[in-house]
Amino acid sequence: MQTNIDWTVLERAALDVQARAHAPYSTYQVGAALLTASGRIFTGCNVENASYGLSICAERSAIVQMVAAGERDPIALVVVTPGTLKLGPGVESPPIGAPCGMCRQTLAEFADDLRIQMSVTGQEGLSRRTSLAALLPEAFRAKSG
Ligand SMILES: O=c1ccn([C@H]2C[C@H](O)[C@@H](CO)O2)c(=O)[nH]1
Ligand SMILES: [Zn+2]
Repeated sequence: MQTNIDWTVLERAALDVQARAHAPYSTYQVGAALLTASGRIFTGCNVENASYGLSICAERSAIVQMVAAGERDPIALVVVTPGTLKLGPGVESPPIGAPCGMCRQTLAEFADDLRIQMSVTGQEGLSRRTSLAALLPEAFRAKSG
């Protein structure tokens, strides 16, 4: 059972997979690395589609890898993003990318709480730690116990 979190190792794993993202439409490449209680790391990247709405985020892609490997207990997540994204004319995302609502809910399926680091690739100052409970309070989920 793992409780100490090696953020450096987790961030490196997220950076590795970020480079493999399939994001030709947004050009916004995202990498995610999940640490489970057993000490294993699962990674995921966003995979976009010409039919935009079919795209899967890096975070959910990592969760799918975790579940497929038979694991169910994530304790920490690092998400790396490229910085401000131009979403449309005069519309930008914040510099530090945070998991979208769909990914927060998907994480909540597997953890009551989870440490989360959000970092902008190559910009040490643009990094923040938070938690799933902070990002998604009062989650709708199956009752535990
Ligand atoms: O936390 C996030 C936010 C966005 N994306 C992806 C979805 C889409 O491919 C692109 C732009 O939204 O980034 C993620 O993977 N994770
Ligand atoms: Zn998402």
